[in-house]
Amino acid sequence: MKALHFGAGNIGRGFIGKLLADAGLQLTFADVNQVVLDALNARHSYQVHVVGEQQQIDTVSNVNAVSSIGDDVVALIAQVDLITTAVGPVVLERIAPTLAKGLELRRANANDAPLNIIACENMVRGTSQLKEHVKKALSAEAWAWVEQHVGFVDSAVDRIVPPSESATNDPLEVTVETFSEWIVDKTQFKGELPNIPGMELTDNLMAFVERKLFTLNTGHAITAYLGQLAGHQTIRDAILDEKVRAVVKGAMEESGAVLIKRYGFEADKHAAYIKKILGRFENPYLKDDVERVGRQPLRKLSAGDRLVKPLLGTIEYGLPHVNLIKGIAAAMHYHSEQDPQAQELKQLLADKGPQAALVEVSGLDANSEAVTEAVKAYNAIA
Ligand SMILES: NC(=O)C1=CN([C@@H]2O[C@H](COP(=O)(O)OP(=O)(O)OC[C@H]3O[C@@H](n4cnc5c(N)ncnc54)[C@H](O)[C@@H]3O)[C@@H](O)[C@H]2O)C=CC1
Ligand SMILES: O=P(O)(O)OC[C@H]1O[C@](O)(CO)[C@@H](O)[C@@H]1O
Repeated sequence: MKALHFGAGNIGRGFIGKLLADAGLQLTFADVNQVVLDALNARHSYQVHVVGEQQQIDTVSNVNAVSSIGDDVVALIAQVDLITTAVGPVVLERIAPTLAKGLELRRANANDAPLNIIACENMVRGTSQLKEHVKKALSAEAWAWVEQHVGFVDSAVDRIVPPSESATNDPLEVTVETFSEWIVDKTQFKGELPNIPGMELTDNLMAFVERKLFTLNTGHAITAYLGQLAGHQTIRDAILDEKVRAVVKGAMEESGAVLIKRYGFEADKHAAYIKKILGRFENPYLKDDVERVGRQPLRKLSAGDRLVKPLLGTIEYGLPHVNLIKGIAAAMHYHSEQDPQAQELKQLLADKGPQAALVEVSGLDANSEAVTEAVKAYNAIA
């Protein structure tokens, strides 16, 4: 079985690509980073440091790489059985025209073998969003063929993989936590369901997507934003700060109450899930900067993401949300010289003030209590 993975970054090399290669798939990475492409094609292997309660160094072998721009990647799309991505939410739209070209070629070559495409991004149904971008790039005829032969499979992906700090400056080395979870929607596949150890199949994906988004991502983001305000550099230092931890745990409990109500999760099992995540944030072997985890605050403050989406759930069910509000207020204070979204947020706040800025970014109702509460919390921090 042949696979093509877009994005040979942290999650690409440290999680999804590793699982595919370990399962014996003939794997090619597609990327725009020439240093990474050259290193992969020179060595065809790289090391993954797995750090946590147990530590090991795994070698991923027999991998190739191709530029994601040009004819070679198009030719591969026409041949492979599985395409995965871990490029970041905003890049999905950019790779869609290439995918469309490859699918056109596949059709022209009369390759009717099933192909499945899985976006592995921190997004709610990211593959479905990619599907819409691909559809826009194709004629109606081509799209009808694609709908028959290509499965667009949504997934939830969970493994903390910060940028590696290789002592040898190896551009391929990657450090990952022990925990990993990749859950895919089995109802969306074309052809036989794949058997890839580490890939779990479900027919109830949204429960898993929201469980991960509302817990790991919500908690992580609030740890980052409150951590930065308290002067901490890393997620570990931030979560070991009792004041930060209390709000983070409280926010995960608030979003957890939404999940319990919406999906019927068992309260004690969900409490154990929260506890495990707090332990993952404390991992002493990962140096994960609050700036990385808080990156792109406009995306993280948007209506469908980890802060506002669970807040909307608490409003829907009439549940408490004081800690989620504190997290949103802290996110509005996020700063980073490197991050264009942080600069944009700062400008928006300066131009429009916190109430209008929050409404614009989050889509929340300007007259809602939640906005009033968040602005009050924002001003209290200021
Ligand atoms: N790092 C983590 O712990 C986790 C990340 N994620 C998600 O995985 C996705 C990737 O994140 P990371 O691996 O951390 O980012 P990363 O920045 O390490 O990797 C992204 C890779 O995509 C490549 N890329 C950019 N434009 C491209 C294009 N047009 N074609 C092909 N490749 C392109 C970059 O060169 C880079 O190698 C994001 O959606 C993130 O939210 C999800 C779970 C965990
Ligand atoms: O990758 P994003 O969406 O910017 O957010 C950072 C998040 O991604 C992860 O790295 C993986 O889920 C988390 O550690 C963190 O919550």
